[in-house]
Amino acid sequence: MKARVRILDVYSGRYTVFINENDAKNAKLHPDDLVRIEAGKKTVYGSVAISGVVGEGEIGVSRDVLGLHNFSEGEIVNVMPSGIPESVRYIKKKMHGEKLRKVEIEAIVKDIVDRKLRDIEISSFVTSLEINGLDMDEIAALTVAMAETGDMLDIDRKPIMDVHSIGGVPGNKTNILVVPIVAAAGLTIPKTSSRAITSAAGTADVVEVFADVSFSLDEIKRIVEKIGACLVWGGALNLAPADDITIKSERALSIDPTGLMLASIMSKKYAMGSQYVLIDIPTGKGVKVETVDQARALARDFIELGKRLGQYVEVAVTYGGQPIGHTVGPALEAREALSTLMTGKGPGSLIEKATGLAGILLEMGGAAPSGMGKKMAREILESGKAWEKMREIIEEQGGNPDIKPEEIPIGDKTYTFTASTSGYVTAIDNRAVTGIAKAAGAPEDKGAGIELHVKVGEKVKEGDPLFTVHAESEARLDQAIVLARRTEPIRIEGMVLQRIGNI
Ligand SMILES: O=P(O)(O)OC[C@H]1O[C@H](OP(=O)(O)O)[C@H](O)[C@@H]1O
Ligand SMILES: O=c1cc[nH]c(=O)[nH]1
Repeated sequence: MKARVRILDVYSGRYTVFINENDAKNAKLHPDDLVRIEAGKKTVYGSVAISGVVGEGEIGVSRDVLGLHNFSEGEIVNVMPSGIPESVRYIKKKMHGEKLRKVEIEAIVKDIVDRKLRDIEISSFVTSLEINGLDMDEIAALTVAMAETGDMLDIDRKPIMDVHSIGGVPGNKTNILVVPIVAAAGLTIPKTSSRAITSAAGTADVVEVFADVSFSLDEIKRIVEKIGACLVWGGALNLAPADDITIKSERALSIDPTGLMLASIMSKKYAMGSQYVLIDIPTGKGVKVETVDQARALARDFIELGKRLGQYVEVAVTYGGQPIGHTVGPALEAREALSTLMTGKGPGSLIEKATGLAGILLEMGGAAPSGMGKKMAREILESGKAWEKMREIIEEQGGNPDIKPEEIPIGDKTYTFTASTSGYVTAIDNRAVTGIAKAAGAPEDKGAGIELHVKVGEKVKEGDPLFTVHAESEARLDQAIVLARRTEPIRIEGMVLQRIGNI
């Protein structure tokens, strides 16, 4: 049917178009039907909502759909029901545990990017991957399809280094230090990050506290060719566009299927044109990879996938048994990362991990002799060169390079938990810490999160502060307190573990 476009001020995170009830009856359109909208040469897909908000002969276009194509008010378009995409059949093949052919994977990725597949089908696909997985052939096909359905970047500043964590460990602000250290040594590192997937703050969520993270590829090319680095959000770019869409489903289910994680990460590194890639696999209790053996197997997959993409990949298996540093949550982590860069001093775990990863990258990129990378990274951090580079990054990304970390606003609704007995901290439960930070409002509420006053191995006396929850609203704080009481994220044990009575 022909319809006149009306732009509606609706933003729903879904690609909704509004059709008048009578038109819908005549065109046999029903709620949530997929429709093709043809505007000249451009075809866009949307889901139907039936509403009297538009008159007959009109189609209401939401802001989301406007993001796909710049319709103009009053434009005449052709609207027709779109059949069930062929790729749904391939999703069901994966649901039944069958191997997908390259062309089938390409069809799924293309339909995700063209928004022909809706949340329900995408979540089914992600769930099928969680249950049935992908082999290396499928992962390679998925990676290339994800990269090639988006733009690719060609940066004239070689060699191009990159670093990416599979995530999972709370407080993992590490790469916010790694990037300026590596760039301060003269190497190029165009870092893109996703927003939180399973954690309370993805690196993009943290950086957004003190700089813009949404840029076009041309802007990134300009920034990186000028200062050798960036710290941006991959989702804002048309880089592997299927990635941010599938990440939304992963986040809703708080899962990160291995095959999709491999493709998600390597498609972005491939699209950035990164030649030397370091992958961080936090390993331990309560993170995505629990044992070193599993980490080594995953590492081999990353290295193999890199080979198929022409990228040199190394992997660092890192300690993930407890949160990194003392803070979890966007603003709290931003404070800790920036003050560590500014002073060269900070939590041992954060400095150890950041200089360790940066050291490997310096050796991979030929800026440090073999075995000397970590020492060089530490010198770059302690000399203030890393902070100088970070100030350049902040300036180029529209932030205030004279920022004072302690001035970054954090949630002022707080509650501090104290030790109920004396003894030693024997464990900090990663999942509980993430759950409490998210209950407090992170990552959407930038100031929400957790400040840890102790780490594993430290001695505490009864009444000592263990951790403080920060929230931006009393309601959220209460939710977080209830959850903290129930999950007791910090385990204190005296030397007397249990008394078995004479019963
Ligand atoms: O921890 P969760 O949320 O599961 O994983 C997502 C996080 O891991 C990666 O970190 P980095 O950008 O390499 O620092 C992603 O970019 C994202 O920030
Ligand atoms: O960027 C990332 C990080 C972890 N897992 C993913 O799927 N993508």
